Amino acid sequence: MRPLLPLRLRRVAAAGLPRCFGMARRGGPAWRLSIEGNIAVGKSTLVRLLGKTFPEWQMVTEPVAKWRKVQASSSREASSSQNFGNLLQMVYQEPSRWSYTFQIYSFMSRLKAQLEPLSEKLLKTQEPVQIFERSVYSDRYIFAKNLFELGHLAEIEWTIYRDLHTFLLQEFGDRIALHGFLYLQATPKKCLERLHQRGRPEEKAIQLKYLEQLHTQHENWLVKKTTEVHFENLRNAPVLVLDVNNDFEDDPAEQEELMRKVKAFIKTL
Ligand SMILES: Nc1ncnc2c1ncn2[C@@H]1O[C@H](COP(=O)(O)OP(=O)(O)OP(=O)(O)O)[C@@H](O)[C@H]1O
Ligand SMILES: Nc1nc(=O)c2ncn([C@H]3C[C@H](O)[C@@H](CO)O3)c2[nH]1
Repeated sequence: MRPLLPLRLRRVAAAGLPRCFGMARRGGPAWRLSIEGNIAVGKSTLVRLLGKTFPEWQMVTEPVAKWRKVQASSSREASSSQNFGNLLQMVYQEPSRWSYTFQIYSFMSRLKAQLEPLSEKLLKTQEPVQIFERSVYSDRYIFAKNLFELGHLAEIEWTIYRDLHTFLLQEFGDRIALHGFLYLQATPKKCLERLHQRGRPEEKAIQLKYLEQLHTQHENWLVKKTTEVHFENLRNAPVLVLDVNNDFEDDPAEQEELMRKVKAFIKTL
């Protein structure tokens, strides 16, 4: 589906609408950005820093806890609080068996995240910004694509996944649109170091090779732009590349510089 207006114009149009007007809330007068990057590159760490620096912004984190403890979502079924298992562990242990299930579930949870309404706090701010940790786009153009190329998704599963993905993104249209991406870039080696340092049990067996493959997928999509994407607004979406090889966690000057770059990027949108 073609967007009615380019994102920039739509934002301007929406910003002029009164706050109570439904469309203004939905399509968003807020700037909507997704943080992308390899496993353990530091996305959650950056989200925390952004949250501290800009407390009025809304952060939507990746729902990894839900993937580690899959439960029914309808209230009646959920009340029995039955735990169906740790899907993250299952996909790492037996990727050919569980990749399709994982991608359907992660895609659905990212879709829900991108549909989240603006928080009360955000509604009161002058320059509202929503930050998402990964997106429906990385679900497809990083992870699902990579799993297909590795042979963990069968041709028929990859076809059904893409069909569903394209259909739902077209159906939701502007409601899930993003204005740009913050791409956290570090060497796969650095990511592996951080992954080991974090010590998530499900990720123990991850090899450097897997992080190298995911690194290449990120570079092809967000830097070289050689990945074929299927959504017009995604093709021209602005990308801010942030080199996070340096350990910024305990370095206030480095943190300040990162925050300055993000702020300046938003001003260019
Ligand atoms: N710039 C940094 N310098 C030093 N350590 C860092 C940096 N960024 C993150 N870390 C550390 O690396 C580990 C992974 O970081 P984090 O959990 O933020 O990664 P992530 O990108 O959110 O991971 P995932 O892809 O699994 O969601 C954590 O232990 C964190 O403290
Ligand atoms: N297979 C697969 N598909 C995804 O879309 C996806 N998104 C995140 N992850 C893995 C990376 C971290 O281990 C952990 C937290 O990011 O979850 C994924 N794995």
